[in-house]
Amino acid sequence: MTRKFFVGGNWKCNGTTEEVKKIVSTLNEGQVPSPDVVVVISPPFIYLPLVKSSLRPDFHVAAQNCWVKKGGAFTGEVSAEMLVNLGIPWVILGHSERRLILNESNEFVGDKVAYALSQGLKVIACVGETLEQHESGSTMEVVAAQTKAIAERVKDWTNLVLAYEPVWAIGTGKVATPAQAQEVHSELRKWLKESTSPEVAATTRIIYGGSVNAANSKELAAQPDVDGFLVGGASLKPEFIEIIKSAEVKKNA
Ligand SMILES: O=C[C@H](O)COP(=O)(O)O
Repeated sequence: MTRKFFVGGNWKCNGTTEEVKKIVSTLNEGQVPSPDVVVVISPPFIYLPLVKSSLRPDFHVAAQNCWVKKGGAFTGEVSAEMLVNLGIPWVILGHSERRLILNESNEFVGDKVAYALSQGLKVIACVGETLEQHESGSTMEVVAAQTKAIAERVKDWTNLVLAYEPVWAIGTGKVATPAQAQEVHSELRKWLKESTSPEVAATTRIIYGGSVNAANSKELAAQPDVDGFLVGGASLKPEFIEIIKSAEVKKNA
C-alpha cells in the first residue's frame, strides 16, 4: 500500500505581506517532483487568500487551526465552514503550541478533528511528547492517549494525516534521530492497527515534525514509517524546496 509522501510547511505566526509574496514566489519557481509528493503550505489566517490565489496550483493550502464546532458567537475564532467557503482544503489541528500554550486538551483536539473532517476539511493532526515526558520514557503513552482521543471520534481516516512532533525537537535545532523517529512512527502505526484497523494503519500517513531541514530530511525520509514532514522554521526559507525533494528517497526505497 503506497502512502503518498506529504510535506507541510507551517509558517506559524510569521510573515509580512511582502515576505509572504517572496516565499510564494520562491515556492512557485522551485523544481519539485510534484506528482510524487503532496505539498501543503500553512500561512497565518490573514494571508490565506493571498497565498491561495498566488501559489502554484500543484501545492495546497492549510489553515493552522479552526473552531471546534459550528461558528457563531465565538470572538476571535475561525470556523471550519469559513475555511471550506474560502476553498481552503486543509487544516492543522492539535499543534503542541496550541495544546501547551492555549491548554487544548486531547478531547478538545479530538472534537476539533472530528468536526473539521465532518465539514469536508482534510486534517493534519499533531501529536507529540514534551521533553520531560520523553526523558521519563512515556513517549508512547502520551502519543497513544492523544491519538486515542482522535480515534474515539473519527471512523474514516481517509482525510487525516498524523504528524508526530516531539515538543523537544520543535524549533530547538535538536532533531529526533532517524531511528528515534522511526521507532515512534512504527509504534504509532502498530497502535493504529490494534486500535482502529489494519487498513487505517497501512494507509494513514504519519509525518515527522521538529527541526527538519535540508540537511537532515533525506535520512529521515528514508525511514519506512516516515511518510513526510511538517516543517516549521525551514518552511520559510528556500531550503523548503530541498526538503520537498527528499520525497525522491521513497522512490528509490
Ligand atoms: O509544525 C511544525 C513544527 O512545529 C516544527 O517546527 P520546526 O521545524 O521549526 O522545528
